[in-house]
Amino acid sequence: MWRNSVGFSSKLLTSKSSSSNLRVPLLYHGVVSRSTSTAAGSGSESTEAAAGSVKLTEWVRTGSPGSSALNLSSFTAASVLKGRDVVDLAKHYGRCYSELSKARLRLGNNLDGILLLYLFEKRDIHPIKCRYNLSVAHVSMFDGQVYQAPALVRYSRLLGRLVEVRKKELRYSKFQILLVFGLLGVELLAIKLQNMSLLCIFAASFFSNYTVFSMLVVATSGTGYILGSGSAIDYMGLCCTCAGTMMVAASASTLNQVFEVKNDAMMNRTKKRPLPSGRISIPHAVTWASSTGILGSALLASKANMLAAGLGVSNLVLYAFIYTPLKQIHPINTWVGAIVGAIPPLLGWAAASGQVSLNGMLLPAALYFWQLPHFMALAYLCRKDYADGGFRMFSLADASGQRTAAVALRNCLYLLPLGYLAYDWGLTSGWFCLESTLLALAISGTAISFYLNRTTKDARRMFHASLLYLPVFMSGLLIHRVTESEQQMTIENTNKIVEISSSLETTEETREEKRMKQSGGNGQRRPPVAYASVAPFPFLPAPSYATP
Ligand SMILES: CC(C)=CCC/C(C)=C/CC/C(C)=C/COP(=O)(O)OP(=O)(O)O
Repeated sequence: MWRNSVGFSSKLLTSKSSSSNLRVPLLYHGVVSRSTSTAAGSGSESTEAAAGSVKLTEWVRTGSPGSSALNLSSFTAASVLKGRDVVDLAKHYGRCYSELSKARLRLGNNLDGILLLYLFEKRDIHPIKCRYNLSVAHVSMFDGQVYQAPALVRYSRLLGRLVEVRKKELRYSKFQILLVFGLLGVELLAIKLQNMSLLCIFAASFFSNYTVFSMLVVATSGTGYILGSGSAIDYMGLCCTCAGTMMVAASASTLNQVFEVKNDAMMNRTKKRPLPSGRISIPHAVTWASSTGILGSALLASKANMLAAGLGVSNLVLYAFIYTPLKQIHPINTWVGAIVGAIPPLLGWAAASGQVSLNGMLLPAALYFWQLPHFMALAYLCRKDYADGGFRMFSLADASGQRTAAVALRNCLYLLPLGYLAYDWGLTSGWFCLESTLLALAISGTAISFYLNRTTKDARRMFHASLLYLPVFMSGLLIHRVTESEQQMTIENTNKIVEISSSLETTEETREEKRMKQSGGNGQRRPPVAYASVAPFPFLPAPSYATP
């Protein structure tokens, strides 16, 4: 039923014969052609209808009845057929409107024009299929060029988010007041508890042992945010996401140290930490963990989105309440810990793009694979320490170190295709493919050497290589990411669309004005569906009604 019911210039006209007081709805292209073909198969009445239809088309095209006089009987027959078509068209138009509304909600504001052009260009598309097709197909425009839908979708999403950000501005100020009062309250509580400033607690508990690590966590989240942003980065959003991630990570790390205070006290590596050394009390640490956890997730929820906040909170739970106890239960803890470390970049991506998508998984995958050689090297180097602390690390059940080294090597090799995937998924240029592969080969080299020798020296070399790998990998991702040209192209195309749409609208307005002049400016101008369509879609050519 929908096929061929909408032509590109599906302008609906209701022509009203002043002499017969007969309202004849007309369709500029699509319905006429369909009516003609329908009429061809239904006898003489239909032939008359078709003839009337052709004359009417001519009338609509030229704006006047033209040289051939109108035959009113064929006009009536045509009107019966076209009446149905117009009803079909109105329904179709209404449904398109509804589908476009949904699509607009999902994709952002400036896609209206693109969706419409696509819809009209295709002519025969069912409105529900339109959204699906847009996401999988190439969108071809008037100028004959073909654009990839994902680029358009990304651009529209960006615009949508900017609009959202503007809408949120009011709520931001309320949040800022809340944040200041919240921090003040926590500060006062901390001072009352042990006459100690919150900043001291923060510095002591978080920065003393986790400086490099926490900075890496924040860096991965920030990189995820930039990658998920396209070319126009919302720097305020970036700062808030990094701050939120840092707070939630601080909370998770503090809880981890609270739960492991006794174990940490037995390990050389950790016994000087603020909690086991007694510089900070457990109530202080819990106050700190609760306040940073709540504030960090509130910051993510209000300034980024609920998805990012949800990922942050879930990760906190995974780290503090699943991974931490698992360390004393089963060697699988290192793999669970690798998931914890992979979430922050995903959080950053989700904060920027509002979703979790396949190309958003690249950095989390790198983080996951990277952590295994990193923590395997650490667990190998600190075997005695971990055993003293009562932790069940993988390396403890592997006296020769061969399986530990094999796990590390395997995961280093998994890093090899990531550069190609980044390039293939359109995240970076080919240079990154080369750089990332060289980096992965370098870390794999240290892992091979550790696998072959299994000495402390080799384990330490692999550990240092892992420390170097991540910042270099992320810098490469940022330096070689490709979005600028795509965005530029899309902006230019959108401008073209705006121009085309406005010129179409102007032409339509001129026609409308002419018709209004002819009709003396009376009568109903638009059907209800047109009212519905015009308001939210600036590019939507509303069906115009002429009442001669
Ligand atoms: C947003 C959010 C919640 C982010 C969390 C990021 C985060 C803290 C990741 C930690 C990953 C990890 C397995 C660390 C090792 O902990 P460990 O307990 O083995 O270290 P330790 O032995 O030094 O205590």
